Amino acid sequence: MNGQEPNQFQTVEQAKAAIERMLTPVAEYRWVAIREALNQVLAEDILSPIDVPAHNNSAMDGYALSGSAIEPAGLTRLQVIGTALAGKKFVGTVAAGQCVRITTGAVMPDGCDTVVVQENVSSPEEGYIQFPPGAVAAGDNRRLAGEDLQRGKPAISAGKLIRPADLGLLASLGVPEVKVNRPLRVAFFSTGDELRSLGQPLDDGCVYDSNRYTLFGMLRRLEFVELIDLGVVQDSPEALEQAMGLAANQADVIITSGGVSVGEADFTKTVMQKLGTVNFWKIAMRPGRPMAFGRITNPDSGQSAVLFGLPGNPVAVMITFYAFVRDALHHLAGARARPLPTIMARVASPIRKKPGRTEYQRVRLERDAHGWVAHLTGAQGSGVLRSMSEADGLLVLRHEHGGLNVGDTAEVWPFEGLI
Ligand SMILES: Nc1nc2c(c(=O)[nH]1)N[C@H]1C(S)=C(S)[C@@H](COP(=O)(O)OP(=O)(O)OC[C@H]3O[C@@H](n4cnc5c(N)ncnc54)[C@H](O)[C@@H]3O)O[C@H]1N2
Ligand code: MOO
Repeated sequence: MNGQEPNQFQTVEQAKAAIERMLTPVAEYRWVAIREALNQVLAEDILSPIDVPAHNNSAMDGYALSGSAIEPAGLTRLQVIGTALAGKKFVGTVAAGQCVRITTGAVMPDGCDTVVVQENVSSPEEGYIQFPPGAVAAGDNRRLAGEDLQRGKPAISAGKLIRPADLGLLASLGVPEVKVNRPLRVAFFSTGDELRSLGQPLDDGCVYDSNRYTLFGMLRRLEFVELIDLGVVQDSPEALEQAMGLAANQADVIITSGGVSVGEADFTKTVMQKLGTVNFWKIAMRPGRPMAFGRITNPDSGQSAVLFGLPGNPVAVMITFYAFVRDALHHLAGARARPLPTIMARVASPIRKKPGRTEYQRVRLERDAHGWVAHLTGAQGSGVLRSMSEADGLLVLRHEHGGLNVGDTAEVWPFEGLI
């Protein structure tokens, strides 16, 4: 697919670019009530059906007046001729020397362009107010019709992942339903004869299947994804072909873990190769070196799905997910790119590394007076989940860089906010 020789390593960036070239976003939509659109991908631009605000209105509680009535050098004294409440307009016109009591959000009365806040006025006699120079300037405390959004102009553009502020904005426009891309269907399963499911006895030489649980957790945080959990698939050509075929029929994306390295005992690679166009990459990264990527087709139905064959080691699964799969799922779901949030942190201990591959270290984060400090969480082997569980994020040691000394800074992907 990318002209790579079997034993040649490619960089993380090259692998990302090769994946991106193979992805076509879903093009099916559904209408949903706006609350159901939360964390879904907006399918088309929302044009504002109204001006927001719809009217000139007051930003404060106080008195509406004409800016021309303000005395620059002495007291301004005005007669209060009525009240304007939010939702109840003042009917009439305000002449020179007059003002109207007004509350926040009320429509500005005709003839008024300024609101003096009530804290800045005094009332020398019933029915009158006065305020000194400097209490207000012409045009103060007034919100203009359409200053937020104008009718017919784009309010939210297609591809946006709908967040709480978007729900509020849609509601403020009076929009009850929106068109969103249909959820992206992701099937996932674990492969390996040594894997046991929860509830089964742990036979000699076996391990519990944990990858399906970390994958479930990471996928669930992407709420535009619909999950299809196909369980643990034993390492036989028949079982694997059946699982891959079923997954290709049901899903847009298949994520497997295990069996993508050079081990002799497993059939995963053979079956992947048989059912599709799949490349087996060696990526210049640690953890996460071997990875398969391509497209699998069910030979009977002709249905196909994008395949990520992640390495079996539990930490490698998580790292390859965040390095490659997360962005690809956004792209396939039709969402605009949402790069991982990153922070810069100083390392608390030296880290050895040679240039020529990207490395990811598990770190706990602390703050001091100068910013974030990253502490390694212990053994960094790619099977060690405890140090991943104890970590607050992943420190990224860039491909071209060497090691770090105490106090050197590097990028960290914090787990909070990895959505
Ligand atoms: N000669 C070589 N050996 C290995 C290489 C290599 O390049 N040459 N790469 C190493 C790296 S790096 C990794 S990562 C692993 C990945 O290999 P596989 O994808 O084939 O994974 P498996 O061999 O099936 O499993 C590796 C390891 O992870 C455990 N595992 C697998 N699935 C699960 C699961 N669902 N839950 C929990 N643990 C799981 C499995 O038991 C193994 O211990 O290959 C290296 N070897
Ligand atoms: O992909 Mo591996 O996790 O570097 O051992």
